[in-house]
Amino acid sequence: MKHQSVGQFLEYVAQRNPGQPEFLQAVTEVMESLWPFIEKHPRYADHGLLERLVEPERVISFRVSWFDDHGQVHVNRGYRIQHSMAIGPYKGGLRFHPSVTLSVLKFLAFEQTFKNALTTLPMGGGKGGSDFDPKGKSPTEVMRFCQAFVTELFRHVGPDTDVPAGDIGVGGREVGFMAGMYKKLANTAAGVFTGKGLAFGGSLIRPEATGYGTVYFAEEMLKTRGRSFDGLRVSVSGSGNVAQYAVEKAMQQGAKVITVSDSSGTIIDEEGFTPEKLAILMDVKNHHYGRVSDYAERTGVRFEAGVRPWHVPVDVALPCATQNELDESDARTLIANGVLCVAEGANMPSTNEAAKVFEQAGVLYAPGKASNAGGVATSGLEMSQNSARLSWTRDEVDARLLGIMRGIHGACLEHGRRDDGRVSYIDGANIAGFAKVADAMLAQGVV
Ligand SMILES: NC(=O)C1=CN([C@@H]2O[C@H](COP(=O)(O)OP(=O)(O)OC[C@H]3O[C@@H](n4cnc5c(N)ncnc54)[C@H](OP(=O)(O)O)[C@@H]3O)[C@@H](O)[C@H]2O)C=CC1
Ligand SMILES: N=C(CCC(=O)O)C(=O)O
Repeated sequence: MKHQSVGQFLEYVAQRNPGQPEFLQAVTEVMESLWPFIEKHPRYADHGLLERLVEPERVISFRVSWFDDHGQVHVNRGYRIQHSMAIGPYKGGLRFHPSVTLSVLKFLAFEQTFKNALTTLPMGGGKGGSDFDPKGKSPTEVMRFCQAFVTELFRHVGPDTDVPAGDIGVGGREVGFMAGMYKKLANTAAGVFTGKGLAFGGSLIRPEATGYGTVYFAEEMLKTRGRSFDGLRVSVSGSGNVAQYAVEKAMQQGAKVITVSDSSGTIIDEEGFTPEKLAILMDVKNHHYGRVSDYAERTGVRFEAGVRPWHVPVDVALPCATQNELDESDARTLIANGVLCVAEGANMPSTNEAAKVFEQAGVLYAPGKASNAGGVATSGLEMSQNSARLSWTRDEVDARLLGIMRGIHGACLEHGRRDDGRVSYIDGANIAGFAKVADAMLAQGVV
């Protein structure tokens, strides 16, 4: 092997990617987990495979200029990271958030490559977005930004090239604006975005899919200990697309969901969410673009400003907000309070240190590439429906989603079981995802 240790390899990656902490964090988590497997199967280090895997196939950066409602010009930076096409067209979300940087999008695209492989659907890995902040913008300003963004992006994407979707700050509204502009520029009705509206090629269950899938995966984990969600206390972070449907599905499975959050703080409801309360949260967030503090005012539940949910004693924690929202101290607090299971709905919400602490304590811990794959999997099902020019029923899509999540869980058990009988979902997900991508890369030559 070119690099005799994982430390040497990570030093090589750090030297080539200065000032990219999130990307290096994601690569470190994967490569530390994979290294023993690669030492047992050294062909996976042949032909520069590892060096190629940590280098995106293409990084596109572009200027986005747009007018606000007062005639002022704004300039944002847009990106699309086309990480790997080894097993299919680039596939991954678009994130609109002021915290977006090249490093954040490279980490997301790197993770997406393995996540998409785990779904068993033919999708490569990619990610994009902009430092544009949709918060506080009018609908017309969001539309003008989306249109300006696509006037550059359109030349780089297509149904068999690169298929974007939503992520933080990009929901059905934004996907619709971008899909409309793409059609005009490319003069095709091809469904090049997923997460589209049902009236123009969207799939039932896609809005719910990430949150539902995270709960489906956690249910499979709990079953390995003879447990289920029924009667368990659950904390959820975030209050956007993933969080809302994680709450809905956890409630349907009999759980008492105690918290949701946003960047201003956390609501804590010891009585637990009900369908009626969730409808109010969705109205506040999705129709009025409000804060969880607004939800607290409408319902009278407790709001704690400036804190995350992890101090609340629960049996299951579902981080569904953003990267690095759960650190080692949070993990130790959750463990001290008796947490059984942590399933990530967000991308890389736990720091590497927190993830290690969870595993060392014997907590059922699932990394996002495994437990949050339901979103992109259902995007893949949307692509299948578009290609077949068919629309499946809600139950058909939900059943396929459940099957895919159970399949990912099975792959984690197969590849993550250790000599002492414990399962490392980190190792299982990384090995299962990596092996598929690496086998495809080795077969397709040094490109
Ligand atoms: N949408 C999808 O299909 C999928 C999304 N994911 C991941 O799930 C996570 C949530 O995405 P999604 O629900 O789609 O996005 P949304 O924009 O719908 O919601 C994001 C939520 O996270 C909160 N949040 C974002 N940034 C921060 C921050 N820096 N600190 C605290 N809270 C923050 C937001 O609060 P606020 O409004 O205050 O910013 C909001 O409540 C992300 O990690 C995303 O990458 C993973 C798989 C699929
Ligand atoms: N944002 C997503 C969903 C990507 C997709 O549906 O193509 C993710 O998997 O992180």
